[in-house]
Amino acid sequence: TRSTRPQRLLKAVRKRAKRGDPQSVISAIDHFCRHSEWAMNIGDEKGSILDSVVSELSPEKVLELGTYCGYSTVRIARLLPPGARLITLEFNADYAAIAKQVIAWAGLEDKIQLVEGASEDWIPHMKEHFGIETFDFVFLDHWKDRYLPDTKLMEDCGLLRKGTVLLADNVICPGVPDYLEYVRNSLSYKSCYFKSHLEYTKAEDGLEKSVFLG
Ligand SMILES: O=C(CSCCNC(=O)c1cc(-c2ccc(F)cc2)cc(O)c1O)c1ccc(O)c(O)c1
Ligand SMILES: [Mg+2]
Repeated sequence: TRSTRPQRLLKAVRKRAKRGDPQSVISAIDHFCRHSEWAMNIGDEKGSILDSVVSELSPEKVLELGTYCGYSTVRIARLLPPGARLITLEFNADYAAIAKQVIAWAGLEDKIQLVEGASEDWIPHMKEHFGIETFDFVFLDHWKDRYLPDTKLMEDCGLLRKGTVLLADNVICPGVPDYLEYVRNSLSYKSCYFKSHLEYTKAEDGLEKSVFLG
């Protein structure tokens, strides 16, 4: 049967990227998405904004909601200090299987814990399963109608602390209006918008960075 787009993306990584070289994995995926097939990775333009937020923060404990093929997982993990840990949740088993191999090709498996399942099922169990008290950085890139409920769930589970940074992808396209309204109007967040473009296109999109004030 015909291969899937994530499978063709992984093939491109194996063909063009050097094992153990995260930057070459990132470049291989961007090349594939620009010259072969569009895919919903954050991409190089928004990816550079993600890089600057992560580099400035140097977080120890990171949560990513929505792994897809592991592009942003690799982008974040390659910038983490030694001993830092990234937990990434992916609902779709096929995406998770590809992401696991992309992460391995980049040689970053020691920093990353890839968990398969629904975010709302795992968030309440972060403390007992992973020994996590609170997260320093959360990257939201999963189902757009889950950003707000999962943020409220993380608050209720005490997973956010004063200064935790949430960075949300796709706040314009596909858009997350309820989440934006919440973080921009809540007294518990200091929020700002980074205008950019939808990955590999000229359409507007952007990232919303929101600092939890406790
Ligand atoms: O994909 C999922 C849910 S997670 C992916 C969320 N991400 C997006 O949807 C997402 C979408 C776009 C985008 C797509 C089309 C456009 F025309 C414009 C923008 C861009 C992004 O950067 C994104 O992150 C899932 C589907 C089925 C399952 O059966 C399952 O199990 C899981
Ligand atoms: Mg996205």
